[in-house]
Amino acid sequence: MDHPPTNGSDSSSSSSDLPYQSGFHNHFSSEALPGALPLGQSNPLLCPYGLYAEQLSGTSFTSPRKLNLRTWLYRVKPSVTHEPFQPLRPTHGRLVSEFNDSNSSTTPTQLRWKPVEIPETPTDFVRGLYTVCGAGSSFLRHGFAIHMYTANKSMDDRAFCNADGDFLIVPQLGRLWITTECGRLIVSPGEVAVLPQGFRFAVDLPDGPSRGYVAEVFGTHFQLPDLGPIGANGLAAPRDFLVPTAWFEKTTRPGYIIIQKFGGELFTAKQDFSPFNVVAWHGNYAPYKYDLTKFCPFNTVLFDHGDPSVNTVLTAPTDKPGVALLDFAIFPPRWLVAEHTFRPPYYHRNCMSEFMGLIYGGYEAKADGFLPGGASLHSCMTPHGPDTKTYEATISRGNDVGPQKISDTMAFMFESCLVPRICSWALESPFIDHDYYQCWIGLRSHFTGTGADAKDGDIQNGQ
Ligand SMILES: O=C(O)Cc1cc(O)ccc1O
Ligand SMILES: [Fe+2]
Repeated sequence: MDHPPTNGSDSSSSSSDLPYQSGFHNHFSSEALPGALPLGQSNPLLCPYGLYAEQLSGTSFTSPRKLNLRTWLYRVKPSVTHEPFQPLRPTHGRLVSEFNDSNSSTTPTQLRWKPVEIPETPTDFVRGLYTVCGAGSSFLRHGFAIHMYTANKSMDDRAFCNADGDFLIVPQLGRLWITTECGRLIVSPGEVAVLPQGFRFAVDLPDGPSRGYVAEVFGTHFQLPDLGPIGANGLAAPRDFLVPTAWFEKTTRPGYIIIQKFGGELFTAKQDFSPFNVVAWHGNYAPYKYDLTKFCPFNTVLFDHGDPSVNTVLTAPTDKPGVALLDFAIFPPRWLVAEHTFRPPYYHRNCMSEFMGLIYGGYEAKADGFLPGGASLHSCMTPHGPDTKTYEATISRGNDVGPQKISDTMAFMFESCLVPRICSWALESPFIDHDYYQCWIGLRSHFTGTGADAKDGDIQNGQ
């Protein structure tokens, strides 16, 4: 898309007319038929309307209360009613959930990809999903994977279930109509959706061609970041997270397929009904979406460039305070006002690894080559920063620039403390930009000193 989505003023109706509930990890409850939610208990002998009660646990039973996530689903038939799981045929082969030297390799090189083209052959969300990089293991419940997808077809009579981790989906092209066991979400480019581990969901494409990014985290869940000295308000507000309301469909569906991602492999199981047969539910474990234009950015108002952590929308923590398994940070439209300051992102090397994508517009550190739908990876301690054109343009403007607004842009970063390995198909992709390094090669020395080195190198060469 070439323009940002409108920032709907009413969080319950932005970009669609579906009804949502609002809040982050609230204890929600919703019923599609009056009286379908059992009262006073979760697991009655007989549920209203003859429904089955089924609990979906997102954390161990004994996780501390403030982290404990679970939901009770009241459904026409329980999820267990299916034929045995079989490996998916033909195999998928491009999803990884345990990164090792048989499926991925490592490089400190700066990597960048052009936007991948939408396939011409019929490809749904699951077939079009492929892992770019990641680290750790879904089996050991510690790690992450970054995937991208291109798709052109809805998932007919098939639902996906990820046993490995949570998906944070960032659509870049085309809306996603996501049907989940808790109800439906319409997710436009500029919005993101989280499909927590274990939820069954199906992705339909109302606009056809579709492309986007997915961050998957193993062994933890996304949270809102602490706000520290920012105070009680700012960044992503809990009330702007939208959770579906209960919705169920005609339940008899012979030949329905559940595709289960389990240890990075896909398995299928047949059943004779739709998994979207939940008439009521209550709990704090649910899929949700968030409109990135609602993010309230904070920034420096006098001098210097703040660290990008101030733009964190969601964080998947490790056990170490302040060290993220995966942070999701954005670079939204905002005013730059810092005085006598190099305003674009600084040159740096980071002990964390940074994967970036662009949803629309341009990115402040790259004048060329980083395109909507493209991606870049700067791994642990790999130097990076603005390209030569951005540096020269910024310096040539001098110190007297007034406030500048960065508009019509939405870039994002997945940042992890784990060092990613890169899948072979991503390294061998025709969309990889072999000339990426060239964007910095032209950075000249502006050194004006007359120290020991002044005679050789740059100055002697007249640079
Ligand atoms: O590398 C990047 O472009 C992301 C980034 C942005 C920023 O404003 C400061 C640090 C940083 O890593
Ligand atoms: Fe960076």
